[in-house]
Amino acid sequence: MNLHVENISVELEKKTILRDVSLKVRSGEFVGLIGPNGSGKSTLLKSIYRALKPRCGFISLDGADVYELSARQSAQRMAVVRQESSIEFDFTVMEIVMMGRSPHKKLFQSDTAADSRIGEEALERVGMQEYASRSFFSLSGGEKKRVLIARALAQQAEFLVLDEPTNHLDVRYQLQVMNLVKTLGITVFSSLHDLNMAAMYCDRLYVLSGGELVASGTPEEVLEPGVIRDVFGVETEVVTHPGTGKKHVYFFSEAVSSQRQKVKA
Ligand SMILES: Nc1ncnc2c1ncn2[C@@H]1O[C@H](COP(=O)(O)OP(=O)(O)OP(=O)(O)O)[C@@H](O)[C@H]1O
Repeated sequence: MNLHVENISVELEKKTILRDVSLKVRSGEFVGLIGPNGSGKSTLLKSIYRALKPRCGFISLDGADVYELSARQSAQRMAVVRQESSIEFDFTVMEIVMMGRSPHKKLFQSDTAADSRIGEEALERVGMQEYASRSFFSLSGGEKKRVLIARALAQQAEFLVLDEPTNHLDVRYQLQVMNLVKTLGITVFSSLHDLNMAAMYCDRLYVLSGGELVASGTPEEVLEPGVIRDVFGVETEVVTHPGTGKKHVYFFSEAVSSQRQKVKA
């Protein structure tokens, strides 16, 4: 599934939130979206998953305008894990996961044995099978996140949109979720705060700053101290890990940063 975003701009309450944003995610790629708080990452993702219509521009999945698709057609193509869960009523974990099957069924059609198997497998893939009958509201933030990822997996869409998927997760589950997403073999577009996770797992990155795309490329091309300084306003040292060949970003406390700058001067 190929995503094309062409020249979209978004205005909210008379303020420009996204300005002339264009990007591509090619079939099978895992592409990350990074940028500071308030730079417009969630707004861009919302425009893609049709929660917020841009003022102008065009967004397509395999050539089809996402705003021309029915809700069902859209859900068959695209699964979304939002930053905040939108679950308002208490369901069991398995009920939540099985909601992912609804785009594949007719109205009021009950779950088949195959649907249940897909739901169980999705729960297993995020390590939550023991929680199937637990109330969703009783879960911790990280457990909820894993269940919502399982629901997206049960949806079996070919394009996955993730808004900070590792938010709330401890380091083991951050790695588990990123490994899982990487091995799905589907097209993924994900906002990420952790630059080292982005370096480890993403094929390409887009960088948003103040509502505009300011850099793009492989993590090796994008994760440079100059780019990170300009966009995030922090000093870093970026090294290539000798074993993996991946970039690793080291951050410094303000005191160490100013000491380093004095030494350079
Ligand atoms: N409904 C709204 N009305 C007005 N401004 C909004 C609205 N929704 C978001 N914004 C503003 O748009 C800007 C971009 O917000 P957005 O949530 O897209 O940023 P983000 O990059 O995802 O941030 P974070 O990393 O903090 O999640 C922010 O300044 C935010 O205050």
